[in-house]
Amino acid sequence: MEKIVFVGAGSMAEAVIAGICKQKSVDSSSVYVMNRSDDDRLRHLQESYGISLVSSNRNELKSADLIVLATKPKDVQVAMEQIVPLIKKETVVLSVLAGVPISAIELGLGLRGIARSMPNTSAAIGKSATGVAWNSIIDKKDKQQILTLLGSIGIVVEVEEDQLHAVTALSGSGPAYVYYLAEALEKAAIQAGIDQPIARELIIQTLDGAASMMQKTQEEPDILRKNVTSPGGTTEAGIRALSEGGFQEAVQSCIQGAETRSRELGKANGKVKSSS
Ligand SMILES: NC(=O)C1=CN([C@@H]2O[C@H](COP(=O)(O)OP(=O)(O)OC[C@H]3O[C@@H](n4cnc5c(N)ncnc54)[C@H](O)[C@@H]3O)[C@@H](O)[C@H]2O)C=CC1
Ligand SMILES: O=C(O)[C@@H]1CCC=N1
Repeated sequence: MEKIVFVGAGSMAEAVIAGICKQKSVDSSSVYVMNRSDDDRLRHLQESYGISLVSSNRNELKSADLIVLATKPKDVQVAMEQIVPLIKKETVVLSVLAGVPISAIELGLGLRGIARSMPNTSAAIGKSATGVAWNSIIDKKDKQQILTLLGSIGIVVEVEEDQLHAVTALSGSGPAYVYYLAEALEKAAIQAGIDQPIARELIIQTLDGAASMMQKTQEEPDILRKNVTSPGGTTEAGIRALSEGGFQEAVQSCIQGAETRSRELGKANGKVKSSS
């Protein structure tokens, strides 16, 4: 895919742009970006990643091979109305929007190859966990190119479209849960008397080490947990406190709440307004 145009220049667009440019999976000179407003933001992306800006006549859209939809779900209808008159029928669309169904993009941009994905912000360092689903007419070659593109920003798994709500709840939002845990650990560590910079260093290494242990040993997490938990020891006391505080239930509600919200976003932003 020669020319890629990002519609929306927010956090997620930047994470994907940073990832694909740093991994050199595309030539940054063939990446273009447009936004609703905020020229400073566009200039920041241009200067940081060597990409180009869509010009005011939006001519770049006419020759785009791939359009990445990266607005908020609530803004996508307007964005699609603005770009649809300009794009050619061969242009493939990659959405990163939470909730918004492929059918809404087909209605908004016409029947064409469409991939609906859910990356996360770790794309910026090539560590996204991305889920992707396809519409029925997407070409094998386009699918492969999108898999390669998404693969360059982390791991990518193909799922049924309906499962993307759960993927969004788990790995799309997931980095935020980990940061929330890190915030809580840091506060508690400071309260326990550890200096903040030291607490930060220990937390980062602990999270990284635990994730790497899961990846490298392929051991079940409950076994790894039990390996840490000496009978009558400190971990047992800590886990008991988490359990009594409703940890499992809170995590379950977290995923359920996020998944429900993804479905709501789909319903709220899944229809194209009639032009009459
Ligand atoms: N932030 C995250 O961690 C993730 C976000 N997503 C999805 O990515 C999408 C973007 O999220 P963020 O980057 O966080 O939001 P954001 O608010 O940072 O960025 C959205 C951008 O779209 C632009 N925009 C709005 N209307 C437009 C239009 N008509 N034409 C061109 N640009 C327009 C806005 O100016 C804004 O810069 C959302 O749909 C979200 O569900 C997906 C995975 C993770
Ligand atoms: O919070 C959100 O709606 C977006 C989708 C996944 C992560 N951020």
